[in-house]
Formats: sequence, structure tokens, C-alpha cells
Amino acid sequence: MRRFLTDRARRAVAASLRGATRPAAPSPAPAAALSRPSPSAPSAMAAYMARAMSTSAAGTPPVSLDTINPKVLEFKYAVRGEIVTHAQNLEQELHKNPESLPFDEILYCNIGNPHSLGQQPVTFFREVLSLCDHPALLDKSETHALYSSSDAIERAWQILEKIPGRATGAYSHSQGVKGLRDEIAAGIAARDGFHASGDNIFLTDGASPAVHMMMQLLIRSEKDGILCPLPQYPLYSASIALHGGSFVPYFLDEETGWGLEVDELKKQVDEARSKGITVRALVVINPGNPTGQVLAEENQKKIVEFCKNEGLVLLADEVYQENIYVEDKQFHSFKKIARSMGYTDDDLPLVSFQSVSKGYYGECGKRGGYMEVTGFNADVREQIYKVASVNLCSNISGQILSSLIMNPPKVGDESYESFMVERDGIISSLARRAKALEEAFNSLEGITCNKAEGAMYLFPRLHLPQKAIGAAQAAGAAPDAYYALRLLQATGIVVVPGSGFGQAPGTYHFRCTILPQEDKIPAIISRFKEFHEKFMDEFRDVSRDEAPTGA
Ligand SMILES: Cc1ncc(COP(=O)(O)O)c(C=O)c1O
Repeated sequence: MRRFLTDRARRAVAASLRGATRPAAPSPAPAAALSRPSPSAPSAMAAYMARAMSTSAAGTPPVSLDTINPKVLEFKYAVRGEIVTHAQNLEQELHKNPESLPFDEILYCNIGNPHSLGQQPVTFFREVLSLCDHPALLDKSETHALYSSSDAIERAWQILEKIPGRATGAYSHSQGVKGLRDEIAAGIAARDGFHASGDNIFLTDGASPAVHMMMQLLIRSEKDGILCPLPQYPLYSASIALHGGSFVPYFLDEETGWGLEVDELKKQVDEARSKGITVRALVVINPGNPTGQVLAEENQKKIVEFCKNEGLVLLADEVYQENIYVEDKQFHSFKKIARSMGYTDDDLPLVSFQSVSKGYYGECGKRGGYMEVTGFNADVREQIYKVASVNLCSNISGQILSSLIMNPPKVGDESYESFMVERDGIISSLARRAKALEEAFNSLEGITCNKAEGAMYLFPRLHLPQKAIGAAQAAGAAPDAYYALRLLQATGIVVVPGSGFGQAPGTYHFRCTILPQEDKIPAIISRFKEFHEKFMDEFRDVSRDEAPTGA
């Protein structure tokens, strides 16, 4: 079993998550462009502006790749990368000339964006949101006939009471509306069985800004390192690069179902420290993206213990907490695990990220989410608040939705039954889609695929023939990117090459969401199979009997 990779291999993978080209040092701007105009000289100001708006005297534009922040050039973001851009171009081509391609639609399996693939919003949530946004409807008699349950109307009233001025168009407190934070805290306490406080909640425009905020807080220079899983969701590598820190990878073990081993964490921390890196935090994504594993409670305990012993902040990305598809696994928040071990706020700095974009709700476009920040002292908390206040506040619809997902209808509420039918319908359908795709991938020559225990993705491994690897190299592409591009061109199916998430050297994967609607899955599977079989036939360099098949 592959456990630990060599130092060189690890560096190569971490580097592959950055852009291929590091910018040259910025060339000095011509002295004339740098001289500041005197405020008392309007004509000099006009000349300065004219210069700044056009190209410099030397003919170089005032802003070029050589002069923008090199940290921006440094990272890659594969889930919206080149394959997706190519897919969008093909989509335009299809609009113009539907007969021009061998398929009639592009199937975006690249990103966890459920509503874009036809998932319907949860009625209760949308009814409450719409009433909060247009409170005049609350006073109309027709509203009761139009809205499916009176508790949605009642909930909208309750929420508006919590919002100062009942105004969803006003800025709120920079951590979010206090009454909504208290509601979220009550939801966390009900989920975990341990106290939670609204004062520890920071409402954000999705989990992404919350992650950026923590990186901004923790990273002082490239000497500060953040331990992240590989494969990882590229928000982490991108955010660390943007904030000028060091990405310290730890590998998940594919052979044990993407297991997270504390020995591996320890080895990476020691290695980073030996190079003068101060490791500040450990990122754990549970359930995993792109890998779909759900951590076992005992494993989580070891991780908490490790953070405590090593003095690390635990950054727990728990955005897929509602997406569990197997009976023998359950979601446990890291805060619950830490509290059940007897650790209090004084023992362990821990941040949990949650989002309205995932779960059964999948409301990515509403941009809602929060982080629960515990175990930081008051001085540091004040600084986190200051960082949050630079953005004034997160959007109010996202705040309301965050409170709703953490406090959905309960037994006895009028809307409870219909809500549960919608909720369970979505989760059980996702489970069926995950299983159907996993079985299809595993039935193919040259593909092995771990189960998606949770989240929204499968991350199959491609055992590519040497000839295919050679063809990719000749085309100047990573082998998995070459495969993904050929798949797109032949079928219209968009997946993300594994190299965008980081993978053990010499292994190739792709990430495919389980999100296309259930009635589309058989067609996707048959299109995929047809493509894959032809691809293997084109490049096969071993006999069919020797090639590995499904796990
Ligand atoms: C693991 C993980 N964390 C965070 C996010 C960010 O989600 P959002 O900013 O939409 O809340 C995503 C999105 O796919 C994700 O997969």
C-alpha cells in the first residue's frame, strides 16, 4: 500500500496546483509614470491620467501580467478551468448549429451546482425567503391560498421580527443578524448535543469567503503553512497562494477508501517544520471533496488529539454534512467530537464551515453560509470581527437561508411532512445516482472507483495505457486532462481532471458530480461507456485480460 510519498514527488504535486508559469519579477515602471502629480497642477493631473489610461511611453500597457500581483498568477482553479471554458465554447457552437457536434447538449458534471442541473428548490425555504423579501404579501388574504403552509408565513414573520427595521435591503451587523445567528446556534446545539453561541457565528456569502477570512488571519508570510488534504478542493490551494502562505499537503490513501491517517499528518508537520515552516492549521474536508469519504468517529478523535498536541487550528470544512449516502456512516461535527472528548473552548481553536450551497438544498446562487469560530481569545475574535466588517455584511437572503437550513420544519409543524418528502427524495435520489455511476465506472476496463459515501462527487482512477499517456504528452497535456478533453469532445460530458485537485504522482483521476437528474443518468452512462471503450481500443497497449478492472 502506498503510504508516504517521497519529498520530491510531494513537491511536484503541490507545484502542479500552482500555475505552470511563475511571473518574472515585475519590470520597473518608467520613471515618468511613477512621478506623482501635484494636486495644485490640474494640467499635470490630466496628463498623468491620460498616461495611466493609455499605454506608457515605452508602449507597454500600464497593467500587464508582469505587473499584476504575482500571487494571482500563481494558482489554478480547475473546477472552472480550461475544460469548462472549452465546454462553454462548444455550447455556443451548439446554439448556432445544433447539428455541428456529435451530441445535443453539454452535461456539466464538473461542479457541485445542483440547481443548474435541474434540482428544484425546497418549497418551505423559498416560501419563507420570498415573503421576507416582499413583506407586503404577508398582509394579503390571497397569500394563505398561494403559499402551501401557514408555518412558512409564520416563520417569515418571526424572521422579519429579528431583522432590524424588518428590512432585507439594509446592511446588518458584520457577523450577520444576531437573531439569525442565535437560531443557527440553536440548530448546531440540537445537532451536536453541546452548547453553541450566536456570538461565535459569522455569517458569510457562502463558505468560500469564510475560508479566505481565516487564511487572511492565519497567514503572515510564506513561512506559515496550512496542512491540506490531497486530493483537495482547490479553494484551499488558491486561498493559501493568494494570501502568500505555504501549502503543506498530506495525502489521503485511495486504497483505504481515501483514508486520513494521523501518521501521515505527523510526518508532514515534522517535515514542514524541519524546513522552517510554522504549521498553523489543519484543513479537513468531511465529507470529502473530491473524494467522497465520510470520516469515522474514532478517526476524528485522533485528528482532534493531533491538533491539540501540535498546537494547530482545526479548520473543519463541513459543508457536505447533510450529504451522506451509506447506512454505516454518519456525520459528526468536529466540535461535537472535541466536546465529547472533554475539550473546551480553552483547549482547541476550531472553525467549522457550513454553506447553503450543498446538502439537499443546493442553493449555490444564494451565497449563504457561516463559520462557527471557537477557541480563540477575545483579542483575536475582535480582529476576526474587524476583517468581517471590511465587507460590511453578507447578503441578507443568504443569512436567512442559513438560519433555515439549520432550523428546518420540525415534527408537528404543518409543513413538516411535505418538507421531509422533498428532503428525503433528494438525498435518496443522490444516493441512487452515486451508486449507479460508481457501478458503471467500476464495470469498465481501466477504471477503479471508490464509493461516494457522501458529498456530491465520484473520483474514479484512470489506469491509462502507456500509449494514451504518450499521446497526452505529445499534445502537451496532463494525461487526465487529455482524457477529459477527449471525453468532452466526444460526448459533451464535462468532468474535472484529477490534476486540478492534486493526486499521487503517476496516478490519474477525474472528478464527476453525481448531480445530473436521475432520468439522465442512463444516457450519461451509455455515452460515457461508448467513449471509454473506444478510447481504450484506440490506445490499448496490453491485452484486455491484463488491464485492471473495477474494485
Ligand atoms: C469542500 C468545499 N468547501 C467549500 C465550498 C464553497 O462553497 P460555497 O462558497 O458555495 O459555500 C465548496 C464548494 O463546492 C466545497 O466543495
